[in-house]
Amino acid sequence: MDILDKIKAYKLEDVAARKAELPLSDIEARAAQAPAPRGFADRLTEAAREGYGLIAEIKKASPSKGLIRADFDPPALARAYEEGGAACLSVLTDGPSFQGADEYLVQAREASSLPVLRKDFLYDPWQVAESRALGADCILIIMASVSDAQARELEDAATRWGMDALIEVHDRAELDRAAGLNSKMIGINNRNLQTFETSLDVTRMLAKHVPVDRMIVAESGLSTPADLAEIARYGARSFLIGESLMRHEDVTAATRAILANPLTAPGGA
Ligand SMILES: O=P(O)(O)OC[C@@H](O)[C@@H](O)c1c[nH]c2ccccc12
Repeated sequence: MDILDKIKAYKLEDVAARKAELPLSDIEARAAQAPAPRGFADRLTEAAREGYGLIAEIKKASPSKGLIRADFDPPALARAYEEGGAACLSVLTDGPSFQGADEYLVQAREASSLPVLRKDFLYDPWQVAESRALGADCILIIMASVSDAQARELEDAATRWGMDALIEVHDRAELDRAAGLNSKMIGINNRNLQTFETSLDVTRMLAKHVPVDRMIVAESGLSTPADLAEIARYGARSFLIGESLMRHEDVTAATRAILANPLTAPGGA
């Protein structure tokens, strides 16, 4: 049993417990009262046209790295990322593996004007309604952990709630499955969630197979402006970055630094 299987097992139990407490109709009523969605894909696309589109991640810890940031203040981090030029935020809400919390998403979103991705492991449309109830503007669909039918169901629910979905893939088979969905954003995860092995070669190899009408978001293991410039040559102009920014004391400065001097978009922009 690898880490992704373990996460899935406890997540399904957790969802069952949450559902027992708050049936679908109740969570849907909460979602209906949440602040209106901020257009996540639109904001990212716009930023990527002018430079790079950065999804900056609020991440306290991870199963592969342990504690990443001791001084962890989600609202302050959200403001720092916004000031540094991030287009969107990503907030880990999974507790057991990432020391995240639903509250962190609520706090980060309230502290900034940026659209927010709920970074968690989703299997059930109930969780999509829950994400919206928390204020999320976008959900993550991890192809390595769901069936095609589940992915479709999650995507449909996101669309119904006015949210976007980031479809995460790690190999060619997952990418081909993702191409059968409607979402525009394809996240290429450089980290294998089964082994934690991280290599930018994943983006280098998969980028050319992404359908031209989709936007590539290169995810994980990115830490320098040179990484971004190099990966941009493969057609990715949007990036999801957590750890390397979280490890800097001055998050605003680190965000500005990694976004400086973007490689000019093909065709100019
Ligand atoms: O911290 P990094 O290496 O910059 O990676 C960020 C993000 O890509 C990573 O947190 C991530 C990508 N896909 C995920 C799925 C679940 C949990 C976490 C992730």
